[in-house]
Amino acid sequence: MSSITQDIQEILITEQQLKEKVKELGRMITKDYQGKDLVLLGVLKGAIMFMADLSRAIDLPLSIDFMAVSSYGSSTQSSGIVKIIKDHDINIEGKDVLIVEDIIDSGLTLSYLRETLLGRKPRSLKICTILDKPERREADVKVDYCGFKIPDKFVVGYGLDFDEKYRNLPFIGVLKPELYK
Ligand SMILES: O=P(O)(O)OC[C@H]1O[C@H](OP(=O)(O)OP(=O)(O)O)[C@H](O)[C@@H]1O
Ligand code: HPA
Ligand SMILES: [Mg+2]
Repeated sequence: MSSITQDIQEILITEQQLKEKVKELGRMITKDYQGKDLVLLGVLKGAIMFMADLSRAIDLPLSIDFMAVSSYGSSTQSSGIVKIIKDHDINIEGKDVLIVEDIIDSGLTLSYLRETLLGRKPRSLKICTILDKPERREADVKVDYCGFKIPDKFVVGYGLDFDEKYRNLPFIGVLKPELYK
């Protein structure tokens, strides 16, 4: 029998660590957004797992929406060109928008998104990511809520893919290099 776990060289963050961190972030957001009009805006597709867990860890009335952008395609390097594939449906003017991301790597995706969304006049705009790879930053982005800072390794799992695969791993792992080199 084959298993996708066989393709993983190293587990960086376990399922249990993810669960605990998401609870902690949920508690912080619940406290910070009392009385606000919160819209969680997930960035497809990577943020799906985090969005599903984080939204349930927030004890507030909130709305959920998604955008789809792409800058990586089937590569492990960002192309630097961010394309909106699907826009959000909810009118965010006057709303307290929290962008939900799986990872900030070069920062190019988020700096582009931030500028675009600010033009739509939300009351506030903040960023929540489960992973941050600060060593690789090319564009400056202020991260308001961060789960884990990770080293400069290409990671998969918990929504993150390599060539559209491995999103369904319940942990964050590093692929065996022979699979993408
Ligand atoms: O900080 P950056 O270097 O811009 O990288 C981060 C972005 O890249 C990935 O998305 P991708 O384009 O692979 O789409 P996906 O979420 O559908 O996998 C990831 O989900 C982030 O959105
Ligand atoms: O390390 C990563 N893994 C998967 N997708 C990504 N997009 C940016 N960085 C990464
Ligand atoms: Mg991707």
